[in-house]
Amino acid sequence: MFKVSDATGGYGKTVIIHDVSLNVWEGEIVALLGRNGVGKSTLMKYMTAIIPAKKGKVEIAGRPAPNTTFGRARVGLGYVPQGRFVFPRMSVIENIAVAAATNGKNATMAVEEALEEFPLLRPKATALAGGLSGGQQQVLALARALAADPCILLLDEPTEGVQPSIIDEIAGTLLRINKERGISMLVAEQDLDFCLSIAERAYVMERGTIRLETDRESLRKDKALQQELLGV
Ligand SMILES: Nc1ncnc2c1ncn2[C@@H]1O[C@H](COP(=O)(O)OP(=O)(O)OP(=O)(O)O)[C@@H](O)[C@H]1O
Repeated sequence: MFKVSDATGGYGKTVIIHDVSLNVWEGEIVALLGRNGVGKSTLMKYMTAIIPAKKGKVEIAGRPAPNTTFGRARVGLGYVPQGRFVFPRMSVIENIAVAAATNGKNATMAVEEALEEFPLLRPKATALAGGLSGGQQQVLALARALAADPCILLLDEPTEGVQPSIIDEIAGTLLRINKERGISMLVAEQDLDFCLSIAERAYVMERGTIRLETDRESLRKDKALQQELLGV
């Protein structure tokens, strides 16, 4: 299980997230919902140790998480950041190879597995990542995270800047990876339909805290909640 307890942190002296606790069971896909600016990305940066913790703790696969971002990646925490952050001047292959090598995996094998798993990357294998479309970059960012063989994957707004036809493809891909590889996922999103199509459970954030935990069916039915907390 992936577990966060009393997460409190932010930027410099400004505290953005307060006492956030949540968990993702093995093999589960969980959504992290909330309007713009409620702190979803900040919480993910806390989980990955990109920002320091003022309070709270993170457990990965039932053990206390290492203190550094690199250490957490090494014990199976994968992260696809908002905006994707692929290396734009490197080719698709190089992006995947670097991620694999950094995590002590065989780069050649990781590249071949990724091209097998994501056929849309194959014709672009030697193209510079910066020249790919938003959707292609999102798939590359996902392939790169998977090259490190994570047990839990944090995805920050995977639908942002991606055209609708590719959004469905990304949803299908995440479900397939979850099923075939058993990788748990926490997906921060504003796109409710996307989340309802992949996640069975959701946490909804408001002003830096978890306002409620709910399941897919309750969320789908509760139009008042959708309007109040998500503005949809
Ligand atoms: N690097 C930063 N330095 C200072 N404040 C920041 C920084 N990044 C974000 N914030 C602030 O933290 C708050 C939460 O932002 P965050 O990006 O975590 O929200 P979010 O829910 O992920 O929203 P979005 O959907 O827009 O990404 C906002 O008020 C934002 O202005």
